[in-house]
Amino acid sequence: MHTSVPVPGSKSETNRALVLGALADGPSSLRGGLDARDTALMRDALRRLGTVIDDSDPERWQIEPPAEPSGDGLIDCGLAGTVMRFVPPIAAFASGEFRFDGDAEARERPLGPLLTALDDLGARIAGQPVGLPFDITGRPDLPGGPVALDASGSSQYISGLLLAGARYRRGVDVRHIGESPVPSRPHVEMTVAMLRERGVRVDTGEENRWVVWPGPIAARNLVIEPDLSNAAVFAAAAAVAGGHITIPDWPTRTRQPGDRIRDILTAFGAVVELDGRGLTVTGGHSLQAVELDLRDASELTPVVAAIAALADGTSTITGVGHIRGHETDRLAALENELNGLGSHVRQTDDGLVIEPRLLHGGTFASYADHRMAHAAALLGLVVPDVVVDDIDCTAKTMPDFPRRWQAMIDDSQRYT
Ligand SMILES: O=C(O)C1=C[C@@H](OP(=O)(O)O)[C@@H](O)[C@H](O)C1
Ligand SMILES: C=C(OP(=O)(O)O)C(=O)O
Repeated sequence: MHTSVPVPGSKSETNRALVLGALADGPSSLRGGLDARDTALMRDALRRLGTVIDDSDPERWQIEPPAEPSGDGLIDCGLAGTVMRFVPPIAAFASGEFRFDGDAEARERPLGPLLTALDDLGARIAGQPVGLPFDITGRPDLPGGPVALDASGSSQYISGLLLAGARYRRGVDVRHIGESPVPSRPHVEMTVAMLRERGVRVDTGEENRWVVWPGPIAARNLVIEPDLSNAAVFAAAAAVAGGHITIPDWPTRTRQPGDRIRDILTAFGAVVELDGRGLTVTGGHSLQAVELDLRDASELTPVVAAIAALADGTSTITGVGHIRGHETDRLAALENELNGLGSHVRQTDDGLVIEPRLLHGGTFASYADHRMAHAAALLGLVVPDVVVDDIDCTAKTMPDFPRRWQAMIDDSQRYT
């Protein structure tokens, strides 16, 4: 590998910026917003709630919020956790009747604690649904106030409540009461920081409690960072296949948990440098086994598990039991698919144990999960005849992943 691979904008930042733009007190703009399925679904969902979003210029999207969210009809969540967890808290105080649904796989994703919390805050949700599909009749006078929920299944329950909370009559005072910790904490911190940057008061002095004060959300123009979780698979390519890869525009300070890939690749034995050119990863030596708690950066698990399957000792990944509720049950999927290529992987309660084996080719199922497809692509660099059944599922967060991946390989071959 000898090339530079730019990656598009962060899904997490883009969808937060869209939501906050739709709830703001004036027009906002977004530069470098990610144009992918998850963010197209978010734009459509917010349009259904009365927001005008002009994305005709790919460089700069304009967001014109409604005075009060209103609309009706179907909100398609696809397989996007951010849409199914960030938009219902908005529909809850909009005027209109909304049905939320999504892909077959999305109906399996957990949502119960968020819907119960919204119900406790005064929302009108038909029946007692624990997942998609469900119906909400909005209530512009939604009281809000204190609410307790178990957010050990997803940090997105907390983020969703906080993002809309400033627009509830009494704001929102959220407590996590689960026995296990909230996963993906940096994503909650990203939510809090983006609210504060828009003038919203958020108190976080107490462990597992977030208080959002009622008030306006200031409009803001924002430049979105590259998506570091999507960048991880390209950075890992150099660690796995040797040579070096640079990801330009890697931020020197960021709230994205994908930034952890720098330490992770270093632990595997790659050389990782962050400087004016961006992030450069140099590989070529054998990969060392790792012991990693990925609770804070759980979306990296499929790529990290694929690297670990190529390491020279037994690796363990812990802290990620909740990823059974991601796009697919990622622990089961990784166990099945890595073992299908000859690996020796075992699920534990909250992670994976991956023993070294010589891998062989075979079909690697993606289960509609973009990051499973990333894992397969990575293994295919060094294991002959790995076939991923559905590379197109990468469109969830990067529509041109196949082209970028091929370009990375072609560029490297030209160089050698
Ligand atoms: O808020 C966000 O943008 C995200 C939060 C995390 O969700 P979980 O807390 O469900 O892991 C992460 O895995 C997901 O990819 C994006
Ligand atoms: C868990 C993920 O996505 P979502 O936002 O759909 O939860 C992910 O992108 O790895």
